[in-house]
Amino acid sequence: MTIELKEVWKGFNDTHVLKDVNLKIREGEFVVIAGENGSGKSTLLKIISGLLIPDKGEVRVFDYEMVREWKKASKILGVVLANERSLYWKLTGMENLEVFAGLYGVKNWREKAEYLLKRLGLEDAKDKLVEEYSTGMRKKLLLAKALIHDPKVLLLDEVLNGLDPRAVTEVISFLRELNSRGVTIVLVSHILHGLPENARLIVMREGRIIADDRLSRFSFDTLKITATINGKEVEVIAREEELDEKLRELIKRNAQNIRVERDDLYSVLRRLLNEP
Ligand SMILES: Nc1ncnc2c1ncn2[C@@H]1O[C@H](COP(=O)(O)OP(=O)(O)OP(=O)(O)O)[C@@H](O)[C@H]1O
Repeated sequence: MTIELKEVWKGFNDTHVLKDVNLKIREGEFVVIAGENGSGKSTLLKIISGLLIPDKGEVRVFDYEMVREWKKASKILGVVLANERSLYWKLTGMENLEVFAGLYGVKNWREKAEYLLKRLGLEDAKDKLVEEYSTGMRKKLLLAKALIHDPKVLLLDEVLNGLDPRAVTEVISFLRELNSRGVTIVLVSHILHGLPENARLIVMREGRIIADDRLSRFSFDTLKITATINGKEVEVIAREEELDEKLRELIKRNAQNIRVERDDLYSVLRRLLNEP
């Protein structure tokens, strides 16, 4: 097993943030972790990467026990944390990669750095200082930094945030390519479009895993129609083929402000959990 968590608990100031989390991830999986703000996604990722120590339970990565054998495990892990600020702003993109390659003792670092910078569309910016980079460029450089030592497992927290739609597509396509070459990917993300259909989606809520299945098994093909009728907000859920009929009904009831949007994971789950 590539990653294994057994009965993991973690709390801050008497509040449980992870509650009895059990998780097994096999080599080569593409795993996406989603869930509402504060549900424990980043804490889970930090525990897997060995940056936080669980209060109870066990974490293993490639059979290394993460508390005792973190140093060995860190060589096979590539990590990007949410809001990570590990880049050197007074160095160029290329110089940053040289520093991190040095930490891992990467031999042919320049060749690797050139490839990663090119693959991530940073080729023209490689000799610019990082302080001159945009947020999206820094995100991409963090990803290049996480990949400089050819890790077997990539742990990524919100790397797609702050990227424009084209960059999101480019980064997802690179992640898919890495995954097809055998890299195990664990990605915390609110963006689910464009991820591989056979990716595994783990949904967290209040420190627990509440759903764990193929992304394609979660149905996002429903539409949400909102409208105002006699001053009251109404919400109607419809399948694509029912849309015309539902709209006709609403118009007959003198609905105003009619809006149609695609249902997202969070509203699907909220309905399943019978929340208002
Ligand atoms: N170092 C810390 N000290 C105290 N509380 C913390 C700490 N880190 C996280 N928390 C709390 O733990 C809970 C879970 O946080 P976490 O960052 O894991 O959630 P998340 O699902 O990643 O949220 P988001 O989607 O907002 O990034 C939150 O209530 C947060 O305030």
